[in-house]
Amino acid sequence: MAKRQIPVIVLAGFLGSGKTTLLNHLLGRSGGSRIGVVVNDFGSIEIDAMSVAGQVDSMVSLGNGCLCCAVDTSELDGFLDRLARPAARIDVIVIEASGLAEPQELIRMILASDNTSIVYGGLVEVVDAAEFARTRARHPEIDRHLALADLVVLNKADRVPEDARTALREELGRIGRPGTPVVEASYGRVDPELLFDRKPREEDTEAIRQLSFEDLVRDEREREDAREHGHGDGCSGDGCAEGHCHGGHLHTAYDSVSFTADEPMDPRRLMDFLDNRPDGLYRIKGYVRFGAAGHRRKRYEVHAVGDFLRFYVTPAARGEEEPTQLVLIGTGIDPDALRAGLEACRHLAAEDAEEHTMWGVLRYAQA
Ligand SMILES: Nc1nc2c(ncn2[C@@H]2O[C@H](COP(=O)(O)OP(=O)(O)OP(=O)(O)O)[C@@H](O)[C@H]2O)c(=O)[nH]1
Repeated sequence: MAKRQIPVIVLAGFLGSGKTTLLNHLLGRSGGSRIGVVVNDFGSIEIDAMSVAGQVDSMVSLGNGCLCCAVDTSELDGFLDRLARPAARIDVIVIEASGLAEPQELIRMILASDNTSIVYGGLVEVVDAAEFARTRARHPEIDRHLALADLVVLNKADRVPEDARTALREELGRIGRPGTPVVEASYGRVDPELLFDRKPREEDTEAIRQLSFEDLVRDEREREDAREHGHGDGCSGDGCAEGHCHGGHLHTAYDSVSFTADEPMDPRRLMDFLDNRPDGLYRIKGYVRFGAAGHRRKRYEVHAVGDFLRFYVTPAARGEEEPTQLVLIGTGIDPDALRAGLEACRHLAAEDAEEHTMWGVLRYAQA
C-alpha cells in the first residue's frame, strides 16, 4: 500500500486578518486528527506562537523573522522533518505564515522539499472583511495571493453587513481562480473538513498524546540550545526594514518594533499612546501587564488592526504577574518614537495604581 503523505497547508493572510484565531479554532475542532503547527512570527517576540502554544504541544516556531526571506530552506525542512516523523503520528501540518509573508515563497519551499512523507496541501488565504478594501488599495499584490488560494476565508463577517459581504464574496470570486471556494466566517470558525479529513476522536487520546510530542519539544529545545539565536541568512523581525528582504515583498516597506517591560504599564498613558497611534501603525499585538488593584494577575492580550482595538482579558497563566510583550508593525512609522512612547508608559508612580486608572482600558476590554 502506498504510504500516506501528510498534507502541509499554508495559512496566509494580511496582518491581523485572523490566521491565529482560525488556527486555534482548527486545533480545538480537530477531532482525532493530530495537527502539527509551524508558526512564522514577524517581530522578535513570538506573540503568535504564544497565542497558539496553549493549544498544541507539537508546535515549532520559526521564531524571529520572515521565512520567505530565508535564503536556504533547511530551517523549514528541518521543522517539517520533525513533524513528519512517523513517531509523531501527525495527520496534517499547518504553517501559519506571518502576516507579511509571501505565500508563493512558502509554497515553493514546500514543493521543493525532498521529504517524501509530506505533500503540499493547499493555500488558505484569510481575508479581513472589514479591512479588505483598504488592504487591497495599499497592497494590490494581495490579488496575486488570492489567485494562488485553494480556499478563501472571508473572516470577520460579524463586522460587515450582509450586502457588503455578498459584494466582497463576488469580488473575491473574480480575483481568485475560477471555482475557488470563498467561505464566510466569524472568528475563523470554518468547518475543519474544508481543510483536512478529520478523523474521529480516539478513545484514549491521552496515550497517544504522550507518545512523542514531548520528544519533539525536547528535540526542538536541544536544537535551539545548540544553535545561535536568530536566523542567520534570513531577516530578523526588527531588521526586515533594513534591506535584507528581496524586492517586491509585501514587508519590505514595513517596520516592526518589539517592546518588553517587566514592570506594569501605566494604563492611562498606554491608552493615550494607543489612542494616538500613527496611521501607518497597522498592527499591534501582544500582552500587557497592568499594576492597578484587581488587575495584577490578569493577562491583557491586546490586538489592534487598523482602527480596531481590543483587549482580551484572561487570568494570568499560573496566576503570576507576567511581563508586557508587544510587537508593533507598520509602514512609514518611526520605530524610535514608538519605542520612546512605550517606554514612557512604564509604570513608575505607585499612587497611580488605582482601579479607576483602568477605565480607559476597560472600554476596549472583552473578558
Ligand atoms: N470581530 C472579529 N474579530 C476577529 C475575527 N477574527 C479575528 N478577530 C480578531 O482580530 C484580531 C487579529 O486576529 P489574529 O488571529 O491574531 O490575526 P492574525 O492574522 O494571526 O494576525 P497577524 O499575526 O498580525 O498577521 C484579534 O483581535 C482577533 O480576536 C472575527 O471574525 N471577527
